[in-house]
Amino acid sequence: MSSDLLPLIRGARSLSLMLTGYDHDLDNKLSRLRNVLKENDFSVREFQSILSLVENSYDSIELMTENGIKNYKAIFSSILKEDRQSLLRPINQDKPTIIDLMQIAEPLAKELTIISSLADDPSASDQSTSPSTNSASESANTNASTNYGNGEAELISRVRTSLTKHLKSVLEALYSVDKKEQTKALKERLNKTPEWTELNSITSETIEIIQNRLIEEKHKFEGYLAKVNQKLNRITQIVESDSSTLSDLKSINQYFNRSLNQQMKEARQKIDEKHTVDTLKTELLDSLDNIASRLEEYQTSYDSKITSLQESKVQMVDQVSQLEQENQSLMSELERERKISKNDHLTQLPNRQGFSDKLKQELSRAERYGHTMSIAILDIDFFKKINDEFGHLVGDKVLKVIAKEMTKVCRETDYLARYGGEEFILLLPETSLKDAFAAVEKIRVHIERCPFHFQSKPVPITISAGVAERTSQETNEAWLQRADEKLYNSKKQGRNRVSG
Ligand SMILES: Nc1nc2c(ncn2[C@@H]2O[C@H](COP(=O)(O)OP(=O)(O)OP(=O)(O)O)[C@@H](O)[C@H]2O)c(=O)[nH]1
Repeated sequence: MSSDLLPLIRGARSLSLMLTGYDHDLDNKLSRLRNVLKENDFSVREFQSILSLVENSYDSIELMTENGIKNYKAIFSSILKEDRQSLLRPINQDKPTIIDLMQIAEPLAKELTIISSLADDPSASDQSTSPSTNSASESANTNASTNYGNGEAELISRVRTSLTKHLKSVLEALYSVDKKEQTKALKERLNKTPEWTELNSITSETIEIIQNRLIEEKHKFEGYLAKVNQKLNRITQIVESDSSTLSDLKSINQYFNRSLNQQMKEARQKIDEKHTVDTLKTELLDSLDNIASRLEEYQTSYDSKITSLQESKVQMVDQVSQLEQENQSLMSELERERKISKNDHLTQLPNRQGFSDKLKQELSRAERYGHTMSIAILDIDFFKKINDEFGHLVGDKVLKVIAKEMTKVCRETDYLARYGGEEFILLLPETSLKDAFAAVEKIRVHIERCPFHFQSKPVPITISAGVAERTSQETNEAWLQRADEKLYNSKKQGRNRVSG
């Protein structure tokens, strides 16, 4: 291979450099391509075979790019879950910048194909397009023809012309998008008929700008998706805060659904009509704002409904409170009734039922703390005689007075009840037989000393009593039985006495 091909090799290297940095695999193949170009015994066939590998790699990058776009599409459609095609159409039609930039490299790859076909078949160069309007290309052409053979010189000229032309269009496209001084400077450098080294450097810098631009665009798109996501999250939050299904809210929901559908329809129409990604983004964000506003309206009417429900709730609470009060007074009345039912109406002492309840309480307490307790049954002596002699009304009066007097001398903790007829029962918690005996004896003495009179005549009234301390083995009945037996003893022994 002639050393005259050196500029061609350098050109091919520059082109390979332009494609560097997209993909690791492609970079490896391009590196192999450059190595082949470095070899002294440059083999066109080997060059072609690696070139086709490079092309395959590039094709697969394109496929990956398409897949990347597909992913964005998938994200969109999964976020909005609506009419996939109408959302995807603008991306397909409007060629977002990211695709534009990826496609800019495409013509450069085609140049490599042209180079390879020319190198393989010089006659083909006659059929290839050869724009020679560019002064830089013409100059390079003239320059090359002084050192190389006609075919080769023309090939080099074509490559340089073509490379310059595409670099120019690339830089124009870039400058229209980024308006950066760096891009402008590159454009100016390209207009100054650059040598291969300079052309190579312009190419590398251009590639760098494209790569940065791709990263920038990717970030912008990610930021945009994050914004969409934020708005959708806001919508989700509003919706999630209203999960009630109260029937009164049904109409509000229906209105909201209609309104939301309308907004989504309008959003889709906007997407269909628009032609650039930037306007699409703005319109879509506006639509999401509208949807969020609708949600807020919904929230407001929902809130007012909730407020009125809360007011009703307050009224209901008032009513319930009134009912509770009524219920409370009914309960107190019932309690009073219950107490009455446990009280003896004549003496106002607890009756047998009242005593029974009290006994249960005191028993459980005594068992829990291991206390002893005693019981006494007290009976008015010869009460029948009083009734017979003075009448039942006097007998009743005597019962009342005795109850009152006995209560006076009972301890606070003792529990006196009317057991029936002229019989009383006294429960003495935490009291041994001895102490109970003494307490009952005190009552007996007190009653004996009470000055009962009838028609100004003194009427002596005494009581007899039987006392029993509870033992842990016996039943209540047996215990009471024992106290009753002791009372019987007192009566038998002459009355007005206490037995224990
Ligand atoms: N006034 C009046 N008498 C009652 C009442 N309950 C019972 N009695 C009377 O109390 C009397 C009890 O008489 P008895 O059981 O024979 O006993 P006692 O006459 O007290 O004789 P001892 O108990 O043996 O001393 C009966 O006449 C009953 O009618 C009551 O609530 N009021």
